[in-house]
Amino acid sequence: MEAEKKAISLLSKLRNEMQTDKPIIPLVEKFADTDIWNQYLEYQQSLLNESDGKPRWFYSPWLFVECYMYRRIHEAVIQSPPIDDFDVFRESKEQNFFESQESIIALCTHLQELMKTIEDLDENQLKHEFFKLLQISLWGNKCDLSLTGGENSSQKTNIMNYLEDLKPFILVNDMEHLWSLLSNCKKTREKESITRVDIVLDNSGFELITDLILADFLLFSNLATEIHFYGKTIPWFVSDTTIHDFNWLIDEVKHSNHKWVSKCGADWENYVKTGRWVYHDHIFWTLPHEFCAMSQVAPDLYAELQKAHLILFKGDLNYRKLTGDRKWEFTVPFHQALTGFHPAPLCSIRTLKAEIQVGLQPGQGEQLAASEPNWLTTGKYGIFQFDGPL
Ligand SMILES: O=P(O)(O)OC[C@H]1O[C@](O)(CO)[C@@H](O)[C@@H]1O
Ligand SMILES: [Mn+2]
Repeated sequence: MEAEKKAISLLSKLRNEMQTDKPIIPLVEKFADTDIWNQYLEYQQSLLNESDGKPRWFYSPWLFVECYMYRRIHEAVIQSPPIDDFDVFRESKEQNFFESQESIIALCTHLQELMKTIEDLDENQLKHEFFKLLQISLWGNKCDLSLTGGENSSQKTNIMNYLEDLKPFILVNDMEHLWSLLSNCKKTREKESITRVDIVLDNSGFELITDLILADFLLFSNLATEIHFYGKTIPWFVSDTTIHDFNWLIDEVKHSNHKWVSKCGADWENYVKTGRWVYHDHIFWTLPHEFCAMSQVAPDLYAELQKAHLILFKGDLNYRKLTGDRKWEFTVPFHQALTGFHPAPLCSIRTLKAEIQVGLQPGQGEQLAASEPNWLTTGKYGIFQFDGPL
């Protein structure tokens, strides 16, 4: 109880600082990323003129302040042993998973049926199935909890029935590039060599299920031979996946009462055990830096990503970090907005929840804005945006 009281008092202090637009203060406890955070705060300070004073909640860049808020929430917890490994968002992540059961059953059943017939599919049918699972993973990104402030955003209906209806809402659709890349790898691959797809995960719960379904398909269709996942080391943006969520979800799926769901869980556990699925942790993903800084700030992570044949970046926050969360014109090419971040061919799979979008056709953004003022932030629209040699 003493620890809870301490955490709550630290959280109240944080809330007060936010509400009254206090200066952003350095982190105090010594943790693996503390120095990098405090250096970044100094860097933000250096961007201001003398007369501007200190970086503050209402005036500093949103990407920085939002990341900082989640890091401070975590600080309140780690300063309060013995509850210092408590995940304040755990309950809502688990609830999102349990409330999506019907959809999960439909997806796992679909996957298992597909697995049985995969040998009989021709190229075109295989491509069609790949596109379906990509779209499921895209719309799975609608289900994050930060957009709803932690309120229910589970997937209750069977998403597979809506893919055609949702197609007009895909504003940039580079799925064909993904297919060419992976089907080429498959065709030209030597016997013992590998095709590695890396997935930078976003939300746990239903979205993670859609990502694992896609990852499973990539393996049994031979479009890839190895999948590497990247999650967060601390609770982040409410619903983001940590190693605990990843293992918890696979275990839950494995222990489901439903035959095909539990089969998926058993397969997934096996992939992890045999190293065909690899999970990576890195503090970089919970720093405020944009990805073009990765090669400087986290060269080891950059080098790891360079080993991939394709990297899929899930979700809105990853898109903001890919593009530096800048006020780019809508028509600026994605390649340019990445400002030098090209570890390997990559694709953002994201529903739009923040006011940034690049790589649109001339007039496309303006047209959307005229008919729907909130088009950038509701999660209604989505993209598959690819960057890499064609
Ligand atoms: O889980 P996702 O897709 O990264 O979405 C998180 C997004 O939600 C917000 O926290 C609120 O809209 C954005 O700041 C952030 O980009
Ligand atoms: Mn998220």
